[in-house]
Amino acid sequence: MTNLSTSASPAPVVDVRSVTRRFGSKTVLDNISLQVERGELFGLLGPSGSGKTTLIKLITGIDKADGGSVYMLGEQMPKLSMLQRFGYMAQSDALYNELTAKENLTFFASLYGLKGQHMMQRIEAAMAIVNLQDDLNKTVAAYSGGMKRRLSLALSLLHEPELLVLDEPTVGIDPVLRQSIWKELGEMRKRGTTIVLTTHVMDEADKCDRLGLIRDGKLTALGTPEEIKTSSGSATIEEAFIVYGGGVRE
Ligand SMILES: Nc1ncnc2c1ncn2[C@@H]1O[C@H](COP(=O)(O)OP(=O)(O)OP(=O)(O)O)[C@@H](O)[C@H]1O
Repeated sequence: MTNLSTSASPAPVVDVRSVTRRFGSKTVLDNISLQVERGELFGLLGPSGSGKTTLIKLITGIDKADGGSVYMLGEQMPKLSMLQRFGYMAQSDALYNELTAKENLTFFASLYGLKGQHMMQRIEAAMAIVNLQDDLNKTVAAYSGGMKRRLSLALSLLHEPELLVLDEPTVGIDPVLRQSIWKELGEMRKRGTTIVLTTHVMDEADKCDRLGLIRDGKLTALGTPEEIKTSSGSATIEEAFIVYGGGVRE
């Protein structure tokens, strides 16, 4: 099966087609379809337990759907060779605590095929974005929770991927740094990077080009923040979130 709906248009960066995921008798994702186009900043919004992380895991190929299919950059997922083409920041940090930040970065850089001078430049650039350039030689065990989040973000940016997939990237990050990270995400988007992220922060949702609202594994709304506010008759994304079946986070 090819991934092109029309022969002239390039494949979407992310193409989720009628995806269903079950755990035991529970349907966690129910027939979800959405596309993310090149250069878009796409936000997934939904109450705790609604299925956002599960969808992210299917997009990145960490998990496999029970029904439907997922394509990334025209390739059907999961596919190991796609690892070099996207950056992923998980909700829980996957870091080697006993190693220094630099050792962690070097390890991941080598997995991405970065070498020598270019590798060092990328490590320095990624650490500057998250303002950790002075903490390169500290062991990760000596990092605070927020510093670990920032290091995880730096790891996902190392190889300048075409697609960045970020699961709650700014949790535990202070407002000043949060703002500078969002500025950098904006710059990356201008350079053509596609970004898919999950968030519980409504002003972050407002900064996305488009949003997908998930409730109990179903996609309840899809559109720009303005479209979603208009269609729900809401003045803010927070109100729209509640109209579309959101709720307070447990
Ligand atoms: N491996 C698994 N086995 C069984 N159930 C799972 C598994 N992974 C997720 N679930 C269940 O799937 C549902 C959706 O979880 P998911 O982590 O995708 O939600 P979420 O929207 O990302 O939540 P949060 O905002 O709290 O991160 C939850 O009910 C969760 O308990």
